[in-house]
Formats: sequence, structure tokens, C-alpha cells
Amino acid sequence: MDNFRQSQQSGSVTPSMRGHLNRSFPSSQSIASTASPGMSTPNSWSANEWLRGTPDTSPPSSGVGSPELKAKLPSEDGSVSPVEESIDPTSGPAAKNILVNVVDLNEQRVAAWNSAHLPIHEDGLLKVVRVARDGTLDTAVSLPGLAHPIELKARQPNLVFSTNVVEAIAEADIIFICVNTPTKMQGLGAGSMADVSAVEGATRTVAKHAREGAIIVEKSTVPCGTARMIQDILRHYRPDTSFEVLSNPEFLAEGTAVENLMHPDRILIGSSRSLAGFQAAAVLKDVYAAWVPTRRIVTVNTFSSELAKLVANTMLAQRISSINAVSAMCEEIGLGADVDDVSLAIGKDMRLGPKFLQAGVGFGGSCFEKDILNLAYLARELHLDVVAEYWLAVLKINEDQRQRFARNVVRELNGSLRGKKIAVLGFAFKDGTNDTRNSIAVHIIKDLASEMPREIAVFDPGCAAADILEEIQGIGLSPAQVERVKICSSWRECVQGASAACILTQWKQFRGRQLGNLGATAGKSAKPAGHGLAADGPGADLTEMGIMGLERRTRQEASAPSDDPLGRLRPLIPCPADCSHCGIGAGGMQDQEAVDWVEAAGMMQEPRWVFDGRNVVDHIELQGLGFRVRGIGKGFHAS
Ligand SMILES: NC(=O)c1ccc[n+]([C@@H]2O[C@H](COP(=O)([O-])OP(=O)(O)OC[C@H]3O[C@@H](n4cnc5c(N)ncnc54)[C@H](O)[C@@H]3O)[C@@H](O)[C@H]2O)c1
Ligand SMILES: O=c1ccn([C@@H]2O[C@H](COP(=O)(O)OP(=O)(O)O[C@H]3O[C@H](CO)[C@@H](O)[C@H](O)[C@H]3O)[C@@H](O)[C@H]2O)c(=O)[nH]1
Repeated sequence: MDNFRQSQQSGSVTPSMRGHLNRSFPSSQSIASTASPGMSTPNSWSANEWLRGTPDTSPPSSGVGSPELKAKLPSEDGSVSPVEESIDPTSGPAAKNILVNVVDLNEQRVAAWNSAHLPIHEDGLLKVVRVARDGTLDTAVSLPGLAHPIELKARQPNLVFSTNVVEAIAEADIIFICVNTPTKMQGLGAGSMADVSAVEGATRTVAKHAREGAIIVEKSTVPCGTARMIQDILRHYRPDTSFEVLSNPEFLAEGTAVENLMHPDRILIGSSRSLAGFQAAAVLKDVYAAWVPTRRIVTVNTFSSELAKLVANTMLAQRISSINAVSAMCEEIGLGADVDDVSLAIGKDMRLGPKFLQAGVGFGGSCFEKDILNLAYLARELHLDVVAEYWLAVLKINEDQRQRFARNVVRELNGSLRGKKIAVLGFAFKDGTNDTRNSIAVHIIKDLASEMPREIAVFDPGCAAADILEEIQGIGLSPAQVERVKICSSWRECVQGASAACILTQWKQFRGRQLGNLGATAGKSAKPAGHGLAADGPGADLTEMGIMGLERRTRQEASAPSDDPLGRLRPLIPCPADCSHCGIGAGGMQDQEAVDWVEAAGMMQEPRWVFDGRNVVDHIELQGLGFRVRGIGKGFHAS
């Protein structure tokens, strides 16, 4: 749960302003968030991270008493846009001086967020966290063409991770609830309904401790109607206090979290269709407007917002299942039909677009499956059984795709895995993350293990061995089967003596060294020099976005890669001597070395199969090295 609160440091919060937060713009804000991991923390700090750290001196914006705002408020039709247009979010002081408290019940996770080893791996995340959590140093930057150096003032820390849930909630102006909402595993709706008990629990704490006027933001992905449930709980505990509950679903994807947070396609805010609701939405919009163009901030009613999140995930997953269904057809048609060609061809149609058309072993992760189940459950509750079946078919195709993959492995190895070693390259549910939750690999390993192979060796360059093991132990294998699964710390150990290698995550390391395409994703987010360099001239008061532009430019001038080209970062607090994370990379990354397929060919056993579940290797090239290769949706087999 994220709880944004007014910054005490600024000294600008007066009791009267606090009492009217949901009716006027605050002069500075404090945000608290309960639940630190996954998306919740990046979400909470992001609001803060890109904001200027300078004390706010501008007067409070007009609130409900403002004639200009009143004049434009909608009365009957519930439309939000007139209110939006009457507000210039960039002038709102809420966009400045925000203190973000991220609170979680899980002490270990909080400790990790306060260390050099964050609990999740995301490109660029550690640096962003360090800037906000630890603050920065005074620094001066000289650039060619500028007569004077640009001076950057030290930034004070304004991101705090703790387990002080009650205190953070009590201080907050805006409280984000970002707790887990898994699929229920027992009782009514088991296997399909969302378990909102963590949201209920967090809301009870909020209800007991939030100050009057605090805005409660539902950030977790929830069933439609959850905002109403939150409102009911609040009313139960605080019948005499009114709180506004907003829906503000998160759309970031793992592996690209920092990029998605900095440059979101859209920010969705759902509010009640009331004056107080519109004003609360405007306050939240003002927070985002510090770094998101206002045209990308969409305001709707609460139910639409809750529903839109579930629909977005379901339709993304539906595209993957559609192309995977096509891949199955390509394989059966033969004649050289290639699903990647089909994706390329249809993706050129502007109405379809090229994204989410990568065929593979299916989608995994903690979101798609549970959100599809959630949407289908809602359809059933509404007695729309055909609609529910329609959505559930997306999951059926996904399951069939991964089962087909495992079946093909067994078939190509003459129908039996006994006495054979199978290498599994990739366990994370996607590349760029260390998240192992609901990975496709664990399901495929389960199917392969049922054939009692000599060994299933698993290697992932991003995941901790303990996380992989935990997932494998939770999939229902017998002790004899679990014994045969070995987690490896290098690709060499993994493929040594294997009859077949299955590529299940699209890590660029698996493409191979000699294949010359390792750089395919490198620099994909590179921006031209100077991008984001907003203010010019010595002493300019740059935003964090502007400073990033300056960093890019300095890095290019120095032509030396550095995480901290301006020398702003404060040194990390040293880890204890026995820190178990220091042996591996900062994000849990263990082995960044690319697979050398020439070497692998010498290490593997006949028949040297490569089952490319993500179509990442060059099949022709691998055949030349003596491999038999089978990809996804290739109507020809290179055996
Ligand atoms: N992970 C993502 O990429 C992502 C993206 C978009 C949306 N979401 C949604 O965000 C929500 C959270 O996802 P996640 O991946 O971060 O889940 P998670 O299970 O990794 O983390 C949830 C955290 O909430 C904490 N928590 C539970 N109850 C609490 C309470 N009362 N007070 C304080 N902390 C509490 C837990 O200790 C845990 O650390 C889910 O609804 C998910 O669907 C996640
Ligand atoms: O063309 C594609 C694209 C993705 N995938 C797979 O789909 C899964 C999910 O990928 P992705 O959507 O990129 O990652 P998530 O972190 O699960 O993000 C999804 O789920 C989040 C949680 O709700 C949302 O916020 C995001 O918008 C939504 O993309 C992974 O296994 C991918 O390998 C494919 O097989 N083919």
C-alpha cells in the first residue's frame, strides 16, 4: 500500500490545509504506500523521483471555493473533462516536495529496499532508488559550448522504506494500496476469483489511522467494485469522516518497469462522479503531471477504471494466444509456414500493430492468468457464460501451447526421456526480470519430470537459485522427481552432457556469441544527446528528467559508460562482510555471459536438440554447428 503524505520537512502543512486536502491542492505532499515489492515500490517512488526537490513557494491552487473551478464543474452528466481543463497541473504545488513513505509488513523486503541489493531486478532501478532514497551530492558539470559549469544542488532524500505502516498512514495525504491480489485457492470461487483479503486488511489499517481528508488510491489490480468495498470499510470504521477512493491501476510491465514509469502510455484515474471525486482525481493527476504529459492522463469513473485494467491484460494475453494458435497451425501445415513471417506481415497493418505478436511457449507471470480469471469470473457472476468461456479460451490456448512444447520434446527424443539429461535455459517468466512467479518453465519442467529423465538442469542468468527451487517445489512433483532437477550457476554446467536444450526465456544471452545478434536489444532505449535537457545555462534548476538528459550528454562526451557520469550519487552503505548477495550482481544477476553455441555443441550429447521456445536463436546457423533445432511455429524442422 502506498501512502503519499505531506512532507513535514517543508513545514508547509497546516492543520487547515490538511483538513481540506480532498477539496484543494496541497502545498506539498506526503505519500505512503503499503506493500513494497513488485510494482508497488517503483510506482510510489516514481511519483517522487522525478519531481523537483525544491521547497514550494507558490500559492495553493484554487479548490472548491474557487469561482473559476466552480464555473467549469459538471453538474449532472458526470463528465470529468471540464474540471480537468480548468486545472493546470504543472502549476499545482502538489507536484513538488513530495515525501514518499513505502511501507510493507515484510521486514526482509523492506531491508532489501534499504540495501544495495534491491529485492527485484529492473534495469536502472537501483540508480533511481538511490537518488531518491539516499539523496545526491552537490555537483558542477562543464559542457562544451557553455561558458560556465551547470551547478546541481544536492538533493535531500525523500523516499523512505520502512515497516512503520501505522505512522506512515497517519501522516499521509495520499495513500496508495498496492498489496497482492492473487487468485483465491480455497473456498468460494477457488481457482478463479481474486483474493482481496490483503486489500481488506490494508484498508482496515487505513480506516483506523488515516487522517481526515486523505485520498485513498487503489493501485492493486482488483475486481470491479473493490473501490466500493474500500469505501464501505472506511465508512464502517470512520462513519463521520469522508474519504475519496480513487482507482489508479498500474500498467508497467516487468523488465521495462523504469522505462514504463518514466514514459507511461497512459495514466488511468477513476473517481466517483461527485465534486469531491473529481477534485481528488485532480489532485492525483497533479502529482503525475510533474512528469507525465497531461494528454496521457485519462480520467474515467471508478468502475470503468477497474474494468479497463482487467480488459487490458486480457486483450494483451489474447493477442499472444492468437499468435500461438497460429504457430500451432504453421507447425502442422508444414510447407515452410513460419509464424514469425505471419507476425511480421500482419503487424504492418496499422490497425493490428506489431506488438505482442511474438509466438512462444506462452505467457507467464503473476498478472495475466489471474486477471483473465478475474474477468471471466465477473462475466459468470453476470450470467454471461459464453463471454466467460471466450476469455477463458485465452488461457486454454496458453496451456495447450506449453503442453505441446513438452510433448514435442519427448516425441523428438524418441518418446522417452529416461537416462537423458535435459537442459532448461531460462526460468524467469520473461527476460530482464528476476521474477519466477508462474513462469512457463515451471510447468514445462513438471511435464518433462513426469518422464523421469536422468536430470533436468536449469539455468537462468537473472534468477536466484533459491527462487527457482521454491517454484519447483511448489508445483507438485514427487520427491524423486524434485531430486532430478538441478539448478545450475552457468550455461556450461547446464548444457554439459545434455541431449537437448530447451530455451524458455528470451534472454539475449541465449542467442549466442557467434550469432552476432547479441546487440539486438542493446541501446533500444537510447535517446539523442541532450534529450530531456530542459533548462539551459549555469545554475539552471533542472528536473530529474533534465538531469538524466545531462547525464546522457556527459556520458557521450566522456565516451565512457558510467552509472553516475555527473558524480551525484552518494556512496552506498557498505554491506556486512558476510552479505550473501555480494557474490552475485546487484539485481541478483549471476551470469551475463552469452552462450557459446560452438562450445555447447562440443559439450552436449547426441542428438543435440535445441528446442527454441522463444525463437531467439538462428536455426540455420545452429544446424551448421551440428544441432537439431525445433522452434515455435516453424513449418519446417531443422533436424
Ligand atoms: N508486479 C507487477 O508488475 C504488477 C504490475 C501491475 C499491477 N500489479 C498489481 O499490483 C499488486 C501487487 O503486486 P506485486 O507484484 O507487488 O505483489 P507482491 O505479492 O509481490 O507484493 C505485495 C506486498 O504487499 C505486502 N502487504 C500485504 N498486505 C499488507 C498490508 N496490510 N500492509 C502492508 N503491506 C502489505 C506484502 O508483504 C507484499 O510484500 C497486485 O494487485 C498486482 O496485480 C503488479
Ligand atoms: O509478444 C509477446 C509478448 C509477451 N509474451 C509473454 O507474455 C508474458 C507477459 O509479458 P509482459 O506483458 O511483457 O510482462 P508483465 O510484467 O506480465 O506485464 C503485463 O502485466 C502487468 C501486470 O498487470 C501489466 O501492468 C502490463 O501492462 C502487462 O503487459 C511473458 O511471459 C512474455 O514472455 C509473449 O509470449 N509474446
